[in-house]
Amino acid sequence: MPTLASALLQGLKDHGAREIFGIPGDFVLPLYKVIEESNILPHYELSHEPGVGFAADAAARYHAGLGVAVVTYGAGAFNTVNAIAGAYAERSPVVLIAGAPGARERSSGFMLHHQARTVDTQFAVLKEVTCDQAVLNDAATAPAEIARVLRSARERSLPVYIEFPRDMVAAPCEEVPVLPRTEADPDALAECADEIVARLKTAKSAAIIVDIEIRRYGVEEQVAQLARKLGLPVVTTFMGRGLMENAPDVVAGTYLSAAGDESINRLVEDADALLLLGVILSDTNFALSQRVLDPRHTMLAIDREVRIGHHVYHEMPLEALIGALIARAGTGRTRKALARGAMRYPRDLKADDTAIMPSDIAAAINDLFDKHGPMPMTADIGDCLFTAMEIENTALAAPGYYAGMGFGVPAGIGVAAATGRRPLILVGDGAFQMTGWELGNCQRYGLDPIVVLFNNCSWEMLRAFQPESAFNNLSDWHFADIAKSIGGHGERVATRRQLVEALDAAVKRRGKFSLVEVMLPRGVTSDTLARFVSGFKAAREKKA
Ligand SMILES: Cc1ncc(Cc2csc(CCOP(=O)(O)OP(=O)(O)O)c2C)c(N)n1
Ligand SMILES: [Mg+2]
Repeated sequence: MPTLASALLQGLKDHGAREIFGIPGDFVLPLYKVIEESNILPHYELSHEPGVGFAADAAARYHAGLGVAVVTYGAGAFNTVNAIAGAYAERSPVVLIAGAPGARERSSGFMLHHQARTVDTQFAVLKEVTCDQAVLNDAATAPAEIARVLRSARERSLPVYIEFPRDMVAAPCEEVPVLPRTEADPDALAECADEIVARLKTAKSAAIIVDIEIRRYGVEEQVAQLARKLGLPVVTTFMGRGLMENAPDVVAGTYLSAAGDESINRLVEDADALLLLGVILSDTNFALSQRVLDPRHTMLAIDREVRIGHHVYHEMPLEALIGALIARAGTGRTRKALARGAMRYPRDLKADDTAIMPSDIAAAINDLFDKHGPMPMTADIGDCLFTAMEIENTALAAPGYYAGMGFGVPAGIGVAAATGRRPLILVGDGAFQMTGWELGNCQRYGLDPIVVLFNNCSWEMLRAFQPESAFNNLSDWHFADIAKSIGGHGERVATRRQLVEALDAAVKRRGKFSLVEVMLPRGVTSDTLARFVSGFKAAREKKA
């Protein structure tokens, strides 16, 4: 009979987990021993728990499966709260497993180390940023509890929390079952799909907008198939940038409203039927829109619900809905596929001795991908994320909605570990100061990401909104000089020629991370961020 620890690890693997990220502590040492000795899942240790959470989140996004983070009680678990909150906001199915005191310790009468207000404060805090939870304090019920929580993570595509008291690790217990999926009611599904297809077919101008859930449920190819059958263009949201990278024939571009391409804005804002698949109706996705989305023309499928006009279909899994739509799409008049939007991506950067502007970085990366092939990307918050909008539609994991800094580098490590591919990481100097040092862990795992660090010695995104504040001025940390001492290669570049050469050399350099520190002038932003800021200010004046 397995132990509770080995049953949990096998259960994670059976539910789609492929690796574990973590930092041990005395409340998880027994569990961590089983993780290491059982080899059921590979494990990667990082240096600070926010990075553990970001890496597990990015792995979940790229797997379209479960990410797993294992941390110690209290100090470790509370350190993950922001990363798990970001995973919740952006619907990433991370399984957070935290150690906890055993039964005897709980009743010892002592305040325990790492304990906050009460022994259960950890559970109370993490309950707020997860969709389901279990405390494994009874070996008889634990397998069913774990199965329920892991199914919730998969079906809701949201983080879950498992608390593992350290005296339960070796408890004999049954294997963790994989519960049957919660299916849609077939009549409701048929009625919903009929209604959507009828609306799309009778509309004068229709489009499909996609966001992160189509990646989380692994249905990007099906969405492309649906768009082709219906002859409709697909537009991604800001948050959904990089989705359907393999379907350039149907993806017209990214809807950035006032900050974006006018031909894309017309597709969305002039439509009398919009099918939103997996779209988060957030300020970062729609706040700058010239028009509020009209519910009479909008059909929104997210979080297992479909909202059409003012009525809602419940328990409607996205993959089942898209299958039902595809089955109906080909029967009626199909619209000629709309030519792709006029999205122009900067290319052919002149490798001369002029200073580098943020949008030059996008051109240099587009040229690099044309020459060496695309790389999976992660980006942090800051102008690097807006610059990423100017890079040809490539797989991208970034906190585009939650907008928390520190994600970029640990997420890149998570992608490298999860996919075995080499990521390109975009990060600003402010965000690098937070979690960029996790690069020091690449050497122990032989990972060799390429990091493009936007060094404007500034919190430039804040300055763009509040230019009068001197607190946005950061000092120059000379990051490239530090790269070697933490196991990588660093190069500082200040001209476009140096940038092109450094990127080329980085692609050829394997076995260690390459940090390309790009010096940028303060007060200058990418074209996209400049448009976003002016659009934001215009929208704010309009509302004032
Ligand atoms: C965890 C957290 N704390 C503060 C903030 C608030 C913020 C949003 S953008 C920004 C400046 C980013 O500076 P960086 O140098 O990385 O990039 P750039 O603007 O291109 O110069 C801050 C401080 C957020 N979003 N998350
Ligand atoms: Mg900066």
